[in-house]
Amino acid sequence: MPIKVENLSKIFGKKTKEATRLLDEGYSKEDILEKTGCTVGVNRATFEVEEGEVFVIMGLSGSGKSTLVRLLNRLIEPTEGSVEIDGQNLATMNKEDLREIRRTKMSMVFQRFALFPFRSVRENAEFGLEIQGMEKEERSQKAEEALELVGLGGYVEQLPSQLSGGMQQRVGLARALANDPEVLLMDEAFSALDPLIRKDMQDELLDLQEKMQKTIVFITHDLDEALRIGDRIALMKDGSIVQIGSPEEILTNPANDYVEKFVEDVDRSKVLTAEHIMKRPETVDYDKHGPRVALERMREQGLSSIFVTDRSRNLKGYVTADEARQARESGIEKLSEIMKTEVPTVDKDTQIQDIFNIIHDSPVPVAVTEDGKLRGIIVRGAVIAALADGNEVDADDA
Ligand SMILES: Nc1ncnc2c1ncn2[C@@H]1O[C@H](COP(=O)(O)OP(=O)(O)OP(=O)(O)O)[C@@H](O)[C@H]1O
Repeated sequence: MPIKVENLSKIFGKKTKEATRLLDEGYSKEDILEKTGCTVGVNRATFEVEEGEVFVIMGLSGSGKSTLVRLLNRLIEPTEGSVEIDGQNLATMNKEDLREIRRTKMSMVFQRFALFPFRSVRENAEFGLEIQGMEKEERSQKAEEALELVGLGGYVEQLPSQLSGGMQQRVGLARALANDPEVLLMDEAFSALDPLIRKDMQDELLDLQEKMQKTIVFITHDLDEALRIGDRIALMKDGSIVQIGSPEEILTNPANDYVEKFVEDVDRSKVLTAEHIMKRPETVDYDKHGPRVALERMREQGLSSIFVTDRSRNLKGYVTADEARQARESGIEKLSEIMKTEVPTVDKDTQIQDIFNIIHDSPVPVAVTEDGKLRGIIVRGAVIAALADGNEVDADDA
């Protein structure tokens, strides 16, 4: 279910008209508070979240994330603007329809889940279905399915106090999933967890999402978390969205100084992947070409080695210029006789740090393959440049 947000604003306080006017005139959030007593919660947010997307809203404390996410399910009334869920405008919906949509189409997961201490894990996961008035048997079954999904299948009879913090948070997630909502709103859902468990939960959410393909809006103040799980990220400052983009766009192409400062300390080696620094490979054909063609191509391109593929671009190996030259001199005509088949290979999602470790003692560039087919090559200079400053480098210049 896609979400479409247009010009959405929330100004807290009484003199919202005056505050809006000052906002339009370019006054800052602080000035507006001083002059009108109003707080700018969200300022004219416009974006769309696609079905199946993980859309992260990120920003420092007070930047407006929670207000924005509560505007999405109208727990907060907007001062201006519109939210459309699956083409339906939330603002014009009556209370009953709104309640219905919150119950069945959108679920919210919070940082600290209010689990009922004297109810079992299953009963806790059933809660949303219970208030919908679903029969006991049906809701138990749905709750158990959701608990199974989050890896708590064996704990349904336990009490929350018998679970770790991470497991309790999974119960919260299961409660949201039991509703089988199309939209999941997750407000700092993993922020209370310690770092290792948090990372597990992030991985798990991504795994789940691969199967579920929900529309997820995920709020976090943690940049690493945003970069890890977001398909796209909206970065907020003082109520305004300052940039929306994929993690790579935010890192490599910050919209302004604020974003640049924000992402300054990110460990890019963990975010940028093979896909970002690979270039188009020069190859020779295993079945068609011999050492002569290989040597010519290497000379033309100034290469000291070249990859060999078959007609379907399956990677077979590589030959070096020295060996191709020797082969020519000794009359060898087949690449198979001189080709080396041990090729350093990564896939497109391999992190740069890992590529660095491989390329470090490799005599040839690293091959990037997908299902055995050669998609690109990575040269050492590109890895070093990316590690050095994170800017997307043209591998040719590196
Ligand atoms: N009910 C309210 N009344 C008045 N001001 C509010 C209200 N709720 C939020 N605000 C103000 O709106 C701004 C945005 O707050 P919000 O809670 O959305 O930020 P946030 O990014 O979620 O912060 P945090 O990460 O600390 O939760 C803040 O300046 C906050 O003080």
